Amino acid sequence: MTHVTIIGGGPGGYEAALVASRLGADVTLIERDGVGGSTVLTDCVPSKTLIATSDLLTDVSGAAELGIEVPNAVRADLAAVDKRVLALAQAQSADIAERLVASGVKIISGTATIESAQLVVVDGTQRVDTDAILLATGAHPRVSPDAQPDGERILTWEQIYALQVLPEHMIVVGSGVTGAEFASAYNGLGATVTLVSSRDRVLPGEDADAATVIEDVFKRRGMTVLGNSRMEKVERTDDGVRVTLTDGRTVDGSHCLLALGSIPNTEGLGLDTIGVELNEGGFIEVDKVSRTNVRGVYAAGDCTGVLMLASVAAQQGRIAMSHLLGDAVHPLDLGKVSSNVFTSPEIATVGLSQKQVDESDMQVIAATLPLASNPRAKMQGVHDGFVKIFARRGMGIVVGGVVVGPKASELIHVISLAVSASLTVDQVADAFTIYPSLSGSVAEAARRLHGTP
Ligand SMILES: Cc1cc2nc3c(=O)[nH]c(=O)nc-3n(C[C@H](O)[C@H](O)[C@H](O)COP(=O)(O)OP(=O)(O)OC[C@H]3O[C@@H](n4cnc5c(N)ncnc54)[C@H](O)[C@@H]3O)c2cc1C
Ligand SMILES: NC(=O)c1ccc[n+]([C@@H]2O[C@H](COP(=O)([O-])OP(=O)(O)OC[C@H]3O[C@@H](n4cnc5c(N)ncnc54)[C@H](O)[C@@H]3O)[C@@H](O)[C@H]2O)c1
Repeated sequence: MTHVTIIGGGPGGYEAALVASRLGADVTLIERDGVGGSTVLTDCVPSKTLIATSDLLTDVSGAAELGIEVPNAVRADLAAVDKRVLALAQAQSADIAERLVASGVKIISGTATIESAQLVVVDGTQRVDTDAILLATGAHPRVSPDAQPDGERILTWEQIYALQVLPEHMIVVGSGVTGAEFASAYNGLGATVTLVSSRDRVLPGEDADAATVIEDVFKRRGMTVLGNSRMEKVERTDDGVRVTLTDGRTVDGSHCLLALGSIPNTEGLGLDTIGVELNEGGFIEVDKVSRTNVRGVYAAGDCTGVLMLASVAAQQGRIAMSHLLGDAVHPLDLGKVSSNVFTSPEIATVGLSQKQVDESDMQVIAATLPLASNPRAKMQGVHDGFVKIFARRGMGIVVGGVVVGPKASELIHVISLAVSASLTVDQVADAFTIYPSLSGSVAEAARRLHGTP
């Protein structure tokens, strides 16, 4: 029986463990913080739980348009919100641990280091002999020497759930997905928010039209967005924080959240001992079946920096185990990944992006339809957002799409299915949609591409 040792219990690790044990391997999973990893304990699950409350409050703030009188006193009790967030994360971690144990996976609590491709040591003492290793160690928040988190006022996203009172003025530094999501969330919860964005627009990695909608909504809801502004340092003041920008301007607030990106957990693991190749960012180099350059050593998830999403981490982990254990393998295909930015409204994307379309010589046609013209959107008081579909010129095969709107994460699935199954715009347009529904706009966007030469 093949013995697989998995280091890291996030989705890259635990999904791999489930597949490996199903394929008959003897599986040991080593995790230092808690099963579920950062995904469940500090990143994805807690942030989306916080955002669920914020979204509800945002809906309430728009209720007057739908004829509802809302008292001014509707507000979030952050202590209760954060208590719920942390309890839900712990419960999710326990659920995953239970599934792993029921599948026969042996879980060891502790910090792993690698002695050789056949030997892993936990907390310097416990030896685990193995035939293969999967590295799924994730990443941690980047901080700066001039912006040291103190867990009280200057915070990373791992520390914010200890807050008992809604920050009066939250300064979010960094306008990538993490920064934009938290800025949106605290704005929805009722805090004054300033977003410090080093680029000329928020969400520089996302579809430019989508990012423009989000930035407009942020500003309309009272957020201050400081574009082309780089944080130099963050300091505590008597009653809060002061963020100094590189051009000398300062912003005073009650709290500062650092959302400066992530650093892979690859240091001190013993990777140099066995010669695992890292790139210049410290991420582990892998191929499309998650192999590192060292035989029998695989890697999955954020420690590879491939596409830092829970879904991609899980898929890399599953692929690694299928490859190792001789099952059918479908190499990782990033052209079909869907992802979502959980701002209000959300941005969901799948397949080819506008940037990739613009930079490639592929012949692509596109249709964009604002949601404001959709009857259901009008009924629900939805004013912002759109559906965009990309298809190959000629055959009309759908190769990508963007949805901006409430619950875009759900609406994108039909485009994702079309991309995944290489459906044509006519097939998407021909499928019945409910009248009235937001998904009607997806079909209508596809219909607009019918017969485009
Ligand atoms: C704020 C935030 C929100 C996010 N929201 C989403 C989202 O909504 N959807 C989405 O798809 N993605 C989201 N992401 C990205 C997602 O969280 C990551 O892509 C995902 O966590 C990667 O999973 P992983 O298995 O690689 O690592 P992790 O989940 O980070 O797990 C790695 C685990 O390995 C452990 N570990 C590390 N070194 C050792 C060692 N030596 N010994 C033992 N254990 C070790 C760590 O303690 C950790 O528990 C978000 C990220 C952030 C920062
Ligand atoms: N909903 C989701 O799926 C979700 C949510 C959060 C994160 N993630 C993933 O995690 C990964 C990392 O995203 P992220 O947003 O944490 O990191 P990021 O690296 O994408 O963004 C960090 C931003 O901070 C800026 N920055 C760095 N130093 C700065 C300074 N001194 N002053 C001002 N700005 C500064 C950078 O220019 C960058 O735009 C992404 O791949 C993302 O997809 C996914």
